[in-house]
Amino acid sequence: MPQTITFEQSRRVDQVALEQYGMDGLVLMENAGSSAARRIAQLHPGASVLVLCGKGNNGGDGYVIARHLQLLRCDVHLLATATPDELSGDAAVNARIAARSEMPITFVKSADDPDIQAAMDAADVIVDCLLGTGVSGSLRSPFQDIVALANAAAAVRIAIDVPTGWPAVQAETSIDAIAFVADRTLTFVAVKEGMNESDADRWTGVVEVIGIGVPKKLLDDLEIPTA
Ligand SMILES: NC(=O)C1=CN([C@@H]2O[C@H](COP(=O)(O)OP(=O)(O)OC[C@H]3O[C@@H](n4cnc5c(N)ncnc54)[C@H](O)[C@@H]3O)[C@@H](O)[C@H]2O)[C@@H](O)CC1
Ligand SMILES: [K+]
Repeated sequence: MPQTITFEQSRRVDQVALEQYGMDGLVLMENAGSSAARRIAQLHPGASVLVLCGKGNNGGDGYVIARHLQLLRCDVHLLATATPDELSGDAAVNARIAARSEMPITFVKSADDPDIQAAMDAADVIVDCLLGTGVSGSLRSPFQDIVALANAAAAVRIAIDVPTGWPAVQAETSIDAIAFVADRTLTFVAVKEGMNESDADRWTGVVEVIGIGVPKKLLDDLEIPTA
């Protein structure tokens, strides 16, 4: 397993790309999401894919992934914890594009909405873009319920950047602690700290790194391990 980076280092990469290199956050999100979608379509050509989207930039990645998966001839459905008007920044831009493209989107009003279970049952692949490096602590409602339903589904599970609810669950002793149990994690820039610990693959599954197109000099200067 290669060297790892902390969540803080990961956020620093984005910050330096934006502030010092003048890159646009939308470009980083597009690079991240389009590359992840290509990998998902390569692994599961023509699959029915359910993309779970949260409120932050990890959710934003999900809207990009969904748009590219449609172009790559997958059958895509979105399950979102917030409407585009409740989002901000790059995530809001991509959520609006998805809505204007008339992609099928189920907005979660309550965790026991039967549409959630139906969407999970119809999926060959569930892609987790609920929470990424912005997570803090154990999952709050409705995330625990959505994650529990996803974990019980027959579909293949793919986490984007980090499995939602991890790494808090790894240190958690409470029996209520829960995290997305992925068959595969497509993580951005570099493997995240903790993913190389012996029991982490219970949640991450196979870990693959996806580049987001930031300059090599930036990665070298921040001492970010590259493959
Ligand atoms: N320009 C960028 O910053 C880029 C970010 N990227 C993506 O952005 C992600 C980070 O995005 P954000 O910083 O917006 O954070 P997240 O998308 O991980 O989540 C932030 C949201 O989660 C909520 N939250 C935090 N802990 C919670 C908990 N325990 N239970 C329920 N809700 C909780 C917060 O209130 C906030 O609304 C990365 O993981 C990556 O996927 C990529 O798009 C690449 C570019
Ligand atoms: K995630």
